[in-house]
Amino acid sequence: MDEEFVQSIRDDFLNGKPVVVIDEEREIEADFVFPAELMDERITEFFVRYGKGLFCVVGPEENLLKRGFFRLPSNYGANYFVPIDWGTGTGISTIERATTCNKISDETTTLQDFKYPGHVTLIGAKEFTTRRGHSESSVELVRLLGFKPFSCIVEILDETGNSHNLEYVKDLAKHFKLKVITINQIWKLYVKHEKLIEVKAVARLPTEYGEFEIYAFDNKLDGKEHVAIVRKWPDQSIPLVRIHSECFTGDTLSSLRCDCGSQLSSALKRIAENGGILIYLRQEGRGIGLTNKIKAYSLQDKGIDTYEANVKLGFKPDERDYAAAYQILKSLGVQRIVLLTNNPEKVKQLEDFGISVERTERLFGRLTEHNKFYLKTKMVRFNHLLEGIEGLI
Ligand SMILES: Nc1nc2c(ncn2[C@@H]2O[C@H](COP(=O)(O)OP(=O)(O)OP(=O)(O)O)[C@@H](O)[C@H]2O)c(=O)[nH]1
Ligand SMILES: [Mg+2]
Ligand SMILES: [Mg+2]
Ligand SMILES: [Zn+2]
Repeated sequence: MDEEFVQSIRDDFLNGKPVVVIDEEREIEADFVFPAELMDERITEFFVRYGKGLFCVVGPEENLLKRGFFRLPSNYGANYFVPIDWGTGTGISTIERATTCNKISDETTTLQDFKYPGHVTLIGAKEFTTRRGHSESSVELVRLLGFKPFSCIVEILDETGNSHNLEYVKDLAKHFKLKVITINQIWKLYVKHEKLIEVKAVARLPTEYGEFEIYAFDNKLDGKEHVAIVRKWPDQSIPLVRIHSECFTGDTLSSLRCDCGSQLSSALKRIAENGGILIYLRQEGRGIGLTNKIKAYSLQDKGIDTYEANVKLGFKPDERDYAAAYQILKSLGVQRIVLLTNNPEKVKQLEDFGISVERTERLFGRLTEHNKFYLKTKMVRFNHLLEGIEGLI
């Protein structure tokens, strides 16, 4: 997403305008969001009048716990803390609620400086990598924009009180000229700007293809054991990069149902010759895992294609993302690459994170009687650039 748009949200905050944050995946709801440190009487009144949901202030849970704020008992995992008030009034007026939000973002305050239970709902945001709700995304958004990591949020309800009416939300945003951003977009910004993967161990790896180094990582992004296999490339040149998703059946068992195994070996060969990086991502079966891939194979044995098989099992045709690959490239200090792939989606996602893919080189796997229909499906339904494979069409 473009940085100019993101900065314009910062300007809006400074000019007293909230942003609308849409959750398209978990709750299908939208909230107004505003930095707690800038909250005032007027914006609080706007939140209550046009948002109409639950008015909350959110901060990182670790920070709140450290300052003495405590969680309410919960039987479903919600992270509500004791509601609070600042000052000596009743706490409910918009000026009082705004001040309570300002004071929460002042980290010198502790629970004892507030009255409780009060009129402002306090929520602890989890790590964004473990939960992607309005609480976490709003805290990260204001933090990424240079504000203290405390946000005010309220759900937006329509005229009938329905919280899931995103058409209404979009019209409302247009009416008040408010920017709209999705949690997914904030997540991508977060991945782009944070350092979530770091090199943890490096060792020599002689292989049949040649000498490499293998890198293991400390991974706060998704906790998976991705690896990179690196062959030093000439100074000043752009490294050849292969981003390969795990395929246990193809890579390890030499299955002929797909082209993965032969792609892996020709990628290693080309990288051994030219220098470059192979990133091995642990997202088996286009992100659905091995057992589900076998279920998908079973459906494909009955005649449906690999795209429909995923859908039939309740998944997207392709569940993968390349956030980890981006973070690994960043940890290796690589920003410009030549990518070995036939898959335009890989290029698009890496470019969105700011990697410049100078060019791609095709990487054709071996065509067999067993993978012909599979490869045709990839070409037709996933737009893979497989036109050059002899015998496929
Ligand atoms: N769900 C599902 N996954 C499959 C199937 N066949 C292969 N895969 C997975 O598809 C992925 C292929 O990964 P890659 O080779 O890196 O990516 P690609 O989309 O083929 O793109 P390029 O090879 O870069 O052109 C692996 O995770 C395989 O396990 C299948 O029939 N169903
Ligand atoms: Mg909500
Ligand atoms: Mg492939
Ligand atoms: Zn495969």
